[in-house]
Amino acid sequence: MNAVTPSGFRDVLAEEALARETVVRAVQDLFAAHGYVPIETPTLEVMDVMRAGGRMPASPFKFFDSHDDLLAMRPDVTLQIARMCATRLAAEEGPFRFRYTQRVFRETEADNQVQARELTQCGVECIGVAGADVDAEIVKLFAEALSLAGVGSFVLSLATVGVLRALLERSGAAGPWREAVLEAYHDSDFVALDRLCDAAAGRPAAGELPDAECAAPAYVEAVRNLARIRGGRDAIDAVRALVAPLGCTADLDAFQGTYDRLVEAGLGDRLLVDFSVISSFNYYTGIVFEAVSPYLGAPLGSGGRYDRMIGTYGADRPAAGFAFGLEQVASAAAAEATGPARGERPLRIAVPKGSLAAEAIACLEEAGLDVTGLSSPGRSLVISNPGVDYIIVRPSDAPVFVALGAADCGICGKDSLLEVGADVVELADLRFGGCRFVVAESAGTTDAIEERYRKLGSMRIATKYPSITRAHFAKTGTQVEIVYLHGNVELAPMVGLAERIVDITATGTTLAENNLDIVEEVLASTARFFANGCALRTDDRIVDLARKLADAALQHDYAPIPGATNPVR
Ligand SMILES: Nc1ncnc2c1ncn2[C@@H]1O[C@H](COP(=O)(O)OP(=O)(O)OP(=O)(O)O)[C@@H](O)[C@H]1O
Ligand SMILES: O=P(O)(O)OC[C@H]1O[C@H](OP(=O)(O)OP(=O)(O)O)[C@H](O)[C@@H]1O
Repeated sequence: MNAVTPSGFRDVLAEEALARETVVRAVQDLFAAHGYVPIETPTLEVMDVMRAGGRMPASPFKFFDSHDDLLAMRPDVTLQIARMCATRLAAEEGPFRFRYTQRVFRETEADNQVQARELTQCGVECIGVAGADVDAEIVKLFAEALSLAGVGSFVLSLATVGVLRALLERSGAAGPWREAVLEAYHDSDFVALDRLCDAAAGRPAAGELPDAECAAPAYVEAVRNLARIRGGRDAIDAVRALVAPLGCTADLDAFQGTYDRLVEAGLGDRLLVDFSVISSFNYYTGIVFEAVSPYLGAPLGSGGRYDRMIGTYGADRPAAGFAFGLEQVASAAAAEATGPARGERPLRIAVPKGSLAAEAIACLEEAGLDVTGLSSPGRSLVISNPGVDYIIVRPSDAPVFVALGAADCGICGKDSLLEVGADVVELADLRFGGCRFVVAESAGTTDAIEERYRKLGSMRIATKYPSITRAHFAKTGTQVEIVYLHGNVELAPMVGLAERIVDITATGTTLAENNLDIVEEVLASTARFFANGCALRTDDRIVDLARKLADAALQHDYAPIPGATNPVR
């Protein structure tokens, strides 16, 4: 027997456990001194009850018990506290101030299962009070707790969801367009956001996009620009200038009140107003914030106001809170002791080798970076030039390097981003590397394949891109079995390994030379510049580079993707 722990679960030995105990004690004492009382919630919840509270923060472990109830191991404590307040505490007036240190459990579907699946969260929830005073109390407590936990340098990115919500509500735009905008904000996908806004403004935009119908142009431009506003107090002024003429400042006034209180409390240097931090709309209703460290590629913790969540379980009560991960905080504290912070070391850029390399390097050079040695690196995998380290990767690995913080930002095709599904911020469409994904089959075999599908109810598809393929056929409602190959996918229908393939085509030569016909288009793709979210919020060079790369890309007249009719996603 191999006596291992499940992937993502581990023992904590005495030295580390003692350090964690010290942090937890100090932080819980701090919370207690501010009037927060301890609570505990069950490890398991009924799945439907968890779901009712809104978008869950991660996919939970779930199983059926002997009563045939579908249960979830808690992926988050806030939803449980909302449920508890609406039920057990329904008759009590409040307000309540709760604190906790609890384990949460998160299943991961990614291939790269390096993330812990059991995490320890320290947090507070303040229920029954609203307003700038209590929002400031919570953010201050978050900052004090992080300092007590040994994190010397952290940035609190903050925004409020009310401004975007008001813009969308007053814009007159159709529901599907508004939903798509919220999704783009949620995914931190600036490229998708630009496309949606271009389409709504009547400008040509690639892809099949939801119709914004009668959206007022000024609101559309405000929705586009809001995501890019960041800074200190000046950023709040910039948001005000953007949304005041549109009558959408109500929530901003409260946010500004909170911000000013935090500055008075001496936190000004820690704050970054950043409206791209907005996420989880059916969860948060006012201020949202995230703590990041310039030493770590994953957020330390986050929080916000969620005034409508308790109402999904019973009577509404205003509420706000935060939680941070003990493990992330320990990693950040340890990293601070050993290395330079992100802004003080060279910017790490993941650069794709292979067919995207030449144009990626040209773009970086046009953006003003020193690319000496990058075109002919020999067997070197890292090229270091003044202020920048280029990490040479396979294109499909670039999102992994960036998502896990091994690179700050990178370049690869949209196809690789979709296939890996990594949590990165998509900043610019670089417009080169145009190609499309198609379903193809050997010429003249359509009838036989369809007949076989009618008999068997499923079809074999060979591909290098199983996630994109699965998502496509789930959408079209075709049942498929996927044969995963590493290359020369076109061989599969020729030798009877699969009936059809999903593969990239650019010039169409490979399909033609192997007597394959296109059945349908899946999506079109171009190269993207993207970043690690924490890097983006702690290193101004990335925003600057994104802008320069986007400008450089617009100077080129890249040929349209041959034959593409469908979404560049
Ligand atoms: N005709 C094409 N064939 C393959 N990729 C193309 C083509 N045109 C553009 N691309 C883009 O280039 C990327 C792949 O580059 P390349 O062929 O160098 O790597 P690969 O060896 O297929 O990928 P990996 O090594 O990551 O598996 C694709 O992800 C896509 O975005
Ligand atoms: O339409 P075309 O211009 O002919 O390009 C399409 C070919 O390019 C890609 O292969 P790649 O060279 O990346 O090799 P692979 O088959 O090993 O993936 C793709 O998988 C096709 O085979």
